[in-house]
Amino acid sequence: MTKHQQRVAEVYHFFDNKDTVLGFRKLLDCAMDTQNMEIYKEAVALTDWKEQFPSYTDELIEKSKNLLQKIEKIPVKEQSLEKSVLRARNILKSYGSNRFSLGPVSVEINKGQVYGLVGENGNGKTTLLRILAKEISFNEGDLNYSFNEEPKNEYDLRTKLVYIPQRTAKWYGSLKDNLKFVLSNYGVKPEENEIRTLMMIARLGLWNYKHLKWSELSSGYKMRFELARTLLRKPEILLLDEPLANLDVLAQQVILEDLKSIANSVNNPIALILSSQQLYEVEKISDKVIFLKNGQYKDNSELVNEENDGLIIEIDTINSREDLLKAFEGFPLEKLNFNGGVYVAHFSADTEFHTVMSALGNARMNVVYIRNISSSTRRFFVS
Ligand SMILES: Nc1ncnc2c1ncn2[C@@H]1O[C@H](COP(=O)(O)OP(=O)(O)OP(=O)(O)O)[C@@H](O)[C@H]1O
Repeated sequence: MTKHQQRVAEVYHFFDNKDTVLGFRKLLDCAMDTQNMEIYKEAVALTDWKEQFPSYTDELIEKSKNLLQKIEKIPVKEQSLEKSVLRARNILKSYGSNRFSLGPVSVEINKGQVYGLVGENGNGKTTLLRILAKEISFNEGDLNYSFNEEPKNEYDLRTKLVYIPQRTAKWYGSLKDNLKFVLSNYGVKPEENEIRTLMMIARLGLWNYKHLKWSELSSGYKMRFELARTLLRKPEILLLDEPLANLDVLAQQVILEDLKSIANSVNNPIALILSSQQLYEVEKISDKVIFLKNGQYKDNSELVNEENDGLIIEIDTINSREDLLKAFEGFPLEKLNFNGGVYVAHFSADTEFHTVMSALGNARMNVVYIRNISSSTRRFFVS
């Protein structure tokens, strides 16, 4: 099975389970991979129909499966994901003596991969992203890119290597016109421009917002617009600074799923690095999580390998520390910290998570949530 066929099979699966929300977005991903304008037209028409009749689930599933049958017949050229597209080695950056310094940082990423960049405020996330985006200089180290083709000039480089800052500039006119403008700059003919733009609008969930102006969009939709504008240019490396800022939890999860799926495109995969304060959300979709503290680099691959490093559990409970200590009597509890409104309990390596949960249950503890963070970057924040 090719990757395209696998992605199509996954979409059938979503529709078979009546999961039309995610299914439809993934259907559009598969449609985009075809780069076939007839398919684009059908996908755009189906999006329009879906928005007009949002409650017609069975019809939507049927129509979507019909379109999928056409999509799966179209061969999609698969791009190799073997080679890294960005390699940074031992990067050091200092903003002047006695001021903040970053590094040494080494990062290597392939297309199709998603890296999360986490850390508290002021620890160097933006600095690192801007270095990787060639927006600011660095003092020591090497930074190399392997694009499909060597960029011909600065404009070409900025097409392949895109950095989206946290605050983006205001634009004028309608959302759709702004997107069409991007493609006209690349010489795309009017009819194709219209259909490619509408397809991107559909994919990024902007269908009902396409005629709105900048001032009429919420910050979440402004971010979606920025993504649409960038993706139309088919970047190879995408660096996003806090794309989840100002989004509610549900919107965060949706955009992360979308980003993961878009980065995984068959014929236009993207290497994606995004910074965020939303550790758990980012961790779920990231191939690697990079943690910066005072400019120093750590990543979660170190944690996965540290098997005998003990069990670390985060517990949110309205019970007291004494209640917890009582529940864990007889357990090899090494320390119990209260950190950021939750308890963090460290047990010796041979402790199993389920026994800790049983102990809390047996003691009738009022647990709001419990999480095993032994191999989460969260550990770096609490230690
Ligand atoms: N142009 C600059 N000149 C001097 N110092 C700077 C400059 N830009 C950033 N810094 C300093 O570098 C440090 C790291 O900043 P950076 O913006 O990279 O952190 P961050 O992790 O992205 O923070 P946040 O989460 O708050 O956006 C801070 O101490 C900041 O004051």
